[in-house]
Amino acid sequence: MTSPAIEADNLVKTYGEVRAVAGLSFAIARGSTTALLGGNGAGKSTTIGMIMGLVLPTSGAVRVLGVDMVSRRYDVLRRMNFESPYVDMPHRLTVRQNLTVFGRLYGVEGLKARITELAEALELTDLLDRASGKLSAGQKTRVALAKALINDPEVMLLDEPTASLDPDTADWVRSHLERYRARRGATILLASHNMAEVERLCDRVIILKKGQIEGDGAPGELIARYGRTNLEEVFLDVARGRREAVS
Ligand SMILES: Nc1ncnc2c1ncn2[C@@H]1O[C@H](COP(=O)(O)OP(=O)(O)OP(=O)(O)O)[C@@H](O)[C@H]1O
Repeated sequence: MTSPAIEADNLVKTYGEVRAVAGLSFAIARGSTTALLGGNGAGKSTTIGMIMGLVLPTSGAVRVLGVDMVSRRYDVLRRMNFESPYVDMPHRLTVRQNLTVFGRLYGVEGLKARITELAEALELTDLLDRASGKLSAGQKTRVALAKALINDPEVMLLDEPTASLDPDTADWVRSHLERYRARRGATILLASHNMAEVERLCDRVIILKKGQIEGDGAPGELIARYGRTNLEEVFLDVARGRREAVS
């Protein structure tokens, strides 16, 4: 039997007095797109950090493609990747140099051709020889996406994948992600504050509050459960402590 793409088993992370993640358990199916929602400080980034093996859990376990991220992460890191607008690339390096560095870190074969192909797909060709630090916020987001795709990952963790993008570019990036997921059979877990994006891209939504799961289901199921018409209203219900509608 194949293991889920991502499994969290009673995952806890405390920072001093703060329980950033307070006992999360979930399994994410391969080939699915799942959103991690929650207000500021709900524990989304900490959870993603633990799934990436960047943040050490206080207790509990997390596995990616069946591999334990605390003890064996180097066995699986090449099969996954991460994107966040909050992680900057070295400013003075050109886009091409940055993608080359990351491609080598991931041991990508045929790297030159891969960069050319990705630049074409993400309309970055004209930016390849520009300094990364001099790009606009939206251009940086597209470069970050190219970096996240450089190793053709089976599991992608995306923190606000369309932050700073204009509506047209954001829409185009979502289509790109959808096509990539379908073609590669990849699994995507994304943190987002954009509810329309989540409704469009995700087949499952996990809502976090104070480091715990407050809601879990398909967007349509959650909307029905809370007696609402869209996910934004569900989000507000959860944030403001209103309960599911009684059926
Ligand atoms: N390195 C750290 N040291 C101390 N506390 C931290 C650290 N990282 C996160 N926290 C705390 O853990 C809690 C969860 O933070 P986290 O960044 O995971 O939330 P988030 O859901 O990603 O929020 P946002 O939507 O604002 O990005 C917060 O109370 C935060 O202050």
